[in-house]
Amino acid sequence: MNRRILLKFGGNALSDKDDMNRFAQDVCTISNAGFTPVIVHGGGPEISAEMERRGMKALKVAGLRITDIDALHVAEEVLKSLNSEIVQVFQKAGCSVQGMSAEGIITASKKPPVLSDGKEVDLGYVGDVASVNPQSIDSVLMSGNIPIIYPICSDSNGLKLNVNADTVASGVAKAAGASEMVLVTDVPGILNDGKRIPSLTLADVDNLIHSKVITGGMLPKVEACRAALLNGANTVYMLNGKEPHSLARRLINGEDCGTSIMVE
Ligand SMILES: Nc1ncnc2c1ncn2[C@@H]1O[C@H](COP(=O)(O)OP(=O)(O)O)[C@@H](O)[C@H]1O
Ligand SMILES: CC(=O)N[C@@H](CCC(=O)OP(=O)(O)O)C(=O)O
Repeated sequence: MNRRILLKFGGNALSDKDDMNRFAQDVCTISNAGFTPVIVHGGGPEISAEMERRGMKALKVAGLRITDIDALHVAEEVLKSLNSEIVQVFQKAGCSVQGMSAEGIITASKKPPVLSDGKEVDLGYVGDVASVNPQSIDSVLMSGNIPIIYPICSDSNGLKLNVNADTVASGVAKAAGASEMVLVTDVPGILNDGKRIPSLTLADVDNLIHSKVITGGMLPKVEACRAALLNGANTVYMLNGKEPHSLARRLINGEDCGTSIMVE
């Protein structure tokens, strides 16, 4: 077995050091079991905290940050520094890893304005995935390292753009040819009335968006799941990074935790 798997974790999921260490151990475990992980991380809460520390307003619309040029600089600085810290955690856990940005893997394009309460909002320096290039991921994997990627991208003119880490995860999953994608977050899965939904189809996801059960930060997540599934992944999972060893329990033991999403 040599299954490429895209693992993405958000800033909230692993803010606790013990959660982060356990996740790194799980990544080693699944690598030894024959998975080939590719990792994308976020850092939304850390970016917001740093913006507020500098007296800037941290605003999100439909789970996406309104990013002016100053916010873009803060996002890049914070994500780069988090990336170095995360690389060290994985090295201590015994994984061979290489930190990098998503530039060179994803070419982004400026995201068109989004609708919020019936009004069009321009998000500024925010991008969507326009195209992907597998070469740099392949070469990191061939050298025996696990890529650990932060979600700053650039467009075809080299202009940097802030892309939501879930969106980057789906683009990197496509570039890597991943057969599965796991989004690790801080809730037990997709919830309805506080109850975990064990599995969903894309049609179910549409209904939950329509009925406003899925909102905020969960919106870019489910859209990333849709993109990954339509670009070749068989299954995507949403797991809680705060449940110890949820990754290994789900992937190795086949335990029923989190939410799995399939095309139908
Ligand atoms: N139906 C839902 N089920 C679970 N979480 C939801 C749902 N709708 C909105 N959310 C929100 O989405 C959040 C996860 O998104 P986000 O905070 O951006 O996570 P991350 O930092 O891991 O990317 C949850 O903490 C929750 O507040
Ligand atoms: C455009 C946009 O929303 N970019 C995100 C990038 C980081 C991210 O997505 O982090 P999480 O996975 O922790 O949410 C941001 O600025 O917060």
